[in-house]
Amino acid sequence: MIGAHSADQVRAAERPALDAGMGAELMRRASYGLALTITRELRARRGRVYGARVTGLIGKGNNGGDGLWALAFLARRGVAVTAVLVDTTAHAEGLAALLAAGGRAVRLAPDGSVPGGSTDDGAARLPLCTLTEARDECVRADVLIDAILGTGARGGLRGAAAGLVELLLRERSEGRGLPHVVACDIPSGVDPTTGEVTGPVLPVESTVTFAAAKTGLFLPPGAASAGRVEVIPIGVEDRLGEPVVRRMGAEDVSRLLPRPAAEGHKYTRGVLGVVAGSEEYPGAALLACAGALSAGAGMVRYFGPPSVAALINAALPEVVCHTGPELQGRVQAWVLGSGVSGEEQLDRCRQALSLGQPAVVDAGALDLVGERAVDRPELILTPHAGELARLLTRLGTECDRAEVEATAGASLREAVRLTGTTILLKGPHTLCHEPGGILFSQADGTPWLATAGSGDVLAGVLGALLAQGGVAPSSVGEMGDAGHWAATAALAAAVHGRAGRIASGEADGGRGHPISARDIAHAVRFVWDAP
Ligand SMILES: NC(=O)C1=CN([C@@H]2O[C@H](COP(=O)(O)OP(=O)(O)OC[C@H]3O[C@@H](n4cnc5c(N)ncnc54)[C@H](OP(=O)(O)O)[C@@H]3O)[C@@H](O)[C@H]2O)[C@@H](O)CC1
Ligand SMILES: Nc1ncnc2c1ncn2[C@@H]1O[C@H](COP(=O)(O)OP(=O)(O)O)[C@@H](O)[C@H]1O
Ligand SMILES: [K+]
Repeated sequence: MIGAHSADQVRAAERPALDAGMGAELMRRASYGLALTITRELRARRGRVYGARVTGLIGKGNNGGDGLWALAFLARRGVAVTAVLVDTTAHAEGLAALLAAGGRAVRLAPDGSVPGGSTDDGAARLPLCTLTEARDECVRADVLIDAILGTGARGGLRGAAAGLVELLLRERSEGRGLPHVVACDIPSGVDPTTGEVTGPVLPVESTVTFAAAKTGLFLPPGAASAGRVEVIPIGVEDRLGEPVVRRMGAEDVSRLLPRPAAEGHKYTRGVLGVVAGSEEYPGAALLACAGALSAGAGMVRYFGPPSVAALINAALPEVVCHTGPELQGRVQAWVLGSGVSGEEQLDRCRQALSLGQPAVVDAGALDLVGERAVDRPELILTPHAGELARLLTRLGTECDRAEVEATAGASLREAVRLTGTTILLKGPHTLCHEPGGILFSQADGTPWLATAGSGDVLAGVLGALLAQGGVAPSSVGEMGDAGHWAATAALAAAVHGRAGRIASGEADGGRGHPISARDIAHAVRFVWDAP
């Protein structure tokens, strides 16, 4: 389990060490960790470190200081290093260390073209460079370090730094390659706590972050720019407190997946009721049932119109179908709403919701939430960003899809607060949150999962996990205040993502190939014995 902490939590953890005069030592540990990661990268890319070229984009705060010290370490290993200062000042000791180690430093002219601007430290004596000269310096490098803004960032990149990043983004979008980019602590321009992005951000291949992963590295949209996240301990970790965002890793998934007891039978394994599909969208019902069977439900009961039941019976004879208007038979959990349209199916959803059992509330059934005040964390809503925007708007917080995508963490928290339910917000990063709990962020999948019906499979998987009891309470306890429902939702997202990677061939190290929702449903079962 990886935990992420807010910038405030990390600052508070560092405070006693800073007060004790250990600031320089913390920076030495951080920048040495960054330099080591870069030497590993250089060795992997070029076979050796000596003679490589590394450029750092350096801001005026301590983040820039880390970058300068890392460049100084690299210079001593025989790397040709260049610091491009994007501000008029820089971390004085870091700059002195870089120059003493034989590194080169230039300063971006304040307006990107004309020399000028006053400075109050060693940066004043540095040669000035234009935006295009700085860009060329970056492009020439084997590795580029982004050390412009870290946890002290307020808002996005501005001025010449923003201009330079925009130029680099243009290089990339026009197909001219950029070097491997490593972010120091956080990609500059991403809010370290919320993951929100204002202004340009250079997406990086990896982020080397200090003391703890910052929550902004796990929350979209910023998380999409962070690449692989590596945490370097700097000796303040004991004081961090509980993480506010968590991510399950492979070991957690393997440990938390429900497995049948030796003496179990189909009813003890868990029965799932599915109210999904309609004459208009019959396939959604089939995919939800297929996902559920593949995720280990002891039995699946389907409730819906005869034409859909016939389709399910033909493709999945394991499913027990009921076509009457009233629900019947005992179940432990529900999947409600995938592909549902029309009053008859909505009425079945309402009946199921009134039973007080755990339920996945998807697609069409999302419109039923808010009809009455709820305080029901056992209802797990599974909207994508567009559906969450609609739900929020209906509950009085007007917004559109783009706004939800730009403020995913905050929008999710607001929707959980307004509905009193647990919510799984779908997307490249899947966020899960329940009232009073922490937030989970899973990124186990592949863009090949973005295919019609993929969400119906996820609903079935989550329903099956709920029917099997979800994440065991003892395991939830180990996660602090994680919350049973959000943890179960995160587990489902992790299973779905891994199934996508298995189905697309990426889990075997392949480049990946197209998949359909049925392929995902089929692959779900193999997550149980994946390494
Ligand atoms: N503290 C420690 O013990 C350790 C800290 N460590 C490292 O320090 C980093 C935090 O350093 P930090 O606090 O100096 O902030 P940092 O992110 O470098 O930038 C702040 C500077 O930028 C400016 N600025 C702000 N927003 C801006 C914007 N949008 N556009 C342009 N400028 C903007 C702002 O200036 P102002 O706007 O206030 O004039 C301020 O001067 C952290 O991420 C980690 O890498 C590690 O070494 C481990 C030990
Ligand atoms: N770029 C992506 N990378 C990884 N997973 C994705 C990506 N885009 C979508 N997904 C996942 O695919 C699924 C799509 O679900 P949904 O939006 O409901 O589609 P549908 O309604 O067509 O089934 C979700 O689980 C989502 O998290
Ligand atoms: K940075």
